[in-house]
Parts: sequence; structure tokens; C-alpha cells
Amino acid sequence: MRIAIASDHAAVDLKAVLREYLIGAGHEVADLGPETADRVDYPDYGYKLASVVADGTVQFGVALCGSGIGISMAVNRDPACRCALVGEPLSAALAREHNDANVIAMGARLTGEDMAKACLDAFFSTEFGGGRHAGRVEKLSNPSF
Ligand SMILES: O=C(CO)[C@H](O)[C@H](O)[C@H](O)COP(=O)(O)O
Repeated sequence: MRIAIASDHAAVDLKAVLREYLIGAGHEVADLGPETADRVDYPDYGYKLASVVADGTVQFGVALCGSGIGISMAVNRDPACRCALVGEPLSAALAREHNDANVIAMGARLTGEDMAKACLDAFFSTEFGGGRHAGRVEKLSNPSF
């Protein structure tokens, strides 16, 4: 799969670990930065990630910050993105199966490397279930408040 990964300064080390993990699993990975732990703003990297998911450059995104909260909020500002913030593998699998999530977010200050890898495994090995979930996901793209 073609996957983009981005973070803020708080998750730059986890980003490097997960980038290599995904490459090792056979994925094509675009690292959108940052390259150092110098302080940056998560919306800038979240928007960058969202844009390459939205335009089809990549099929999936991995979004990381300290808690995962800020960058997931940024990614979800783009209506083409369904970003799920997770901390364990069942949520990661359900994000794919029920919600057809195309971006997974995690918090480097909350989720360890092994757990983050397990979340990626669950996310990328689970297909969208369709059926009763399809109309609900469609409503996420076409809100009628
Ligand atoms: O968005 C967040 C909090 O919800 C992330 O954890 C950020 O990484 C965090 O806010 C960065 O904080 P810092 O004190 O500037 O490192």
C-alpha cells in the first residue's frame, strides 16, 4: 500500500520507528516530516497529510503527535479523511471495519512502540465491512445536520 506518515515534534522518534516498520512490511511510505524534534505545530503536518490522502497520492495516512488528539483533529478537517485516534488494536481494526478509516492517529506520549506497531498491523490487515456500515460512512462525507 502507499502510505504517508507525519507527526509533530513530540512523535518524531515514533514516526521513524513506524516508518521503518511499515517499509519492512512491504509498504511504500512517504515521510512528510518533520525531520527533527524542533518544535512545530501539529495542524501544519496534519493538513499536509490530509492533502495527500485527499488527492489520492496515498491510500492511507499515519498521523502522530504527543497525544494523537491535535493531529487527528487537523486531519479530520478535510472531508476526504476519516482519521481514527486509537491506542489499542481492536479500535484500530474497528476503525477500518466499521468506519472505513483512511488515516490512523496515535499518541507517542501515550502509546508505546510495540502497541503502536500492533495497532498498525490491525489497521492495515482489516478491510472495510461495507453493508450496514456503508450508509453511515457515506453520511460522514455528506452531513445533514
Ligand atoms: O495535540 C496534542 C495535545 O492534544 C499533542 O500532544 C501535541 O503533540 C502537544 O500539544 C505538543 O505539546 P508541546 O508541549 O508543545 O510539546
